[in-house]
Amino acid sequence: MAVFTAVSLDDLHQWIKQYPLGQAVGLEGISSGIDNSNFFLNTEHGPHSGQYVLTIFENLRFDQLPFYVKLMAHLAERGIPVPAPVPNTDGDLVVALHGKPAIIVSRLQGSSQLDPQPVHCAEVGRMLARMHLAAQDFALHQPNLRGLDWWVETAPAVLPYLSEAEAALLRSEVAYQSEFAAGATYADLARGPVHADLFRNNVMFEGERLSGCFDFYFAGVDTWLYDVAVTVNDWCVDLATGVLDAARVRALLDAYHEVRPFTDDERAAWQPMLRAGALRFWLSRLYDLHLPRAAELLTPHDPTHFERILRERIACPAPNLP
Ligand SMILES: Nc1ncnc2c1ncn2[C@@H]1O[C@H](COP(=O)(O)OP(=O)(O)OP(=O)(O)O)[C@@H](O)[C@H]1O
Ligand SMILES: N[C@@H](CCO)C(=O)O
Repeated sequence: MAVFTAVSLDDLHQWIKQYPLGQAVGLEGISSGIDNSNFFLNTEHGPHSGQYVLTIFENLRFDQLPFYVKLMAHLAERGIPVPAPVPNTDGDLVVALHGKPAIIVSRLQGSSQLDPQPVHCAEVGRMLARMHLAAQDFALHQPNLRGLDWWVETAPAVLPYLSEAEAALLRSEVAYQSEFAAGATYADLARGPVHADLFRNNVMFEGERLSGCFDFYFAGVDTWLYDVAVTVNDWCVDLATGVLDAARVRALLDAYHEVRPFTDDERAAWQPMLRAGALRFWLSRLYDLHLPRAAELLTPHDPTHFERILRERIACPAPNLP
């Protein structure tokens, strides 16, 4: 059960008066999710037909939230289907509830598509390109906190837990990515705010139509191509082997390219970037498994899935960018 802070309708009676939503009339804990406490919240009125999600942040502090929450607001205002944060009557998007930071956002309709077909991948590619363009003029800046600096700093902490073969792969891949990131091709890549965690479980579909995406809490400024690589590594793989499915890759990349054409520098950087996207999640999963934070709440994800993907990307070139 992923509700770590208990909340009742009674608790909300006074608290919700700071919002232009009327009284809370329904509150139901959401069982998935491992970082935060989430609730479906129904209110008497409000711009989203009274249908909201209340999130209480279990690990992020107030000062860590503006980049993520304002980015969601920025994207929602530009028509990207992301949860729109609701301001209270003082204009604040993040407020305290039971002493922790909390937000109310619009509820997205639909459900996850965990067995995506090319048609779903095309929707994801199109939306990702629209999101990159819409975020270009976002005023706040925060680097990708799970980027190269974090890999270099974190790899030594997990090395003692690895087999010889795993440790050799991790060391050589961090070295490879450091060299790649120091090169001229990398420096010329387009960049801006990126989602950086656009996995299947963070996107909603109604039938074949993408109805929204959420979980912006790993967002940061990085190359757009990195975001594409992270997305392809999840949406277009065979989960058992990590092998890419060419039809899904084509669908996602072609749809992205139609909205925001890839550049020659991006074509040159594509294969290393897919490896970067695999390394990031292998390392974060290793870190969560072997060095769990005191406040870590549920079972970590399996690191070997991304080790397999990384080995596969090194051994076998992916379909090229259009
Ligand atoms: N705006 C929203 N509209 C509809 N459903 C939502 C919304 N936000 C979150 N959810 C639901 O809540 C669940 C948990 O949300 P989320 O993934 O953001 O939680 P989390 O604790 O940050 O999880 P994790 O870190 O595992 O991704 C989602 O799987 C989704 O079903
Ligand atoms: N998408 C991440 C979890 C953090 O949201 C993973 O699969 O490791």
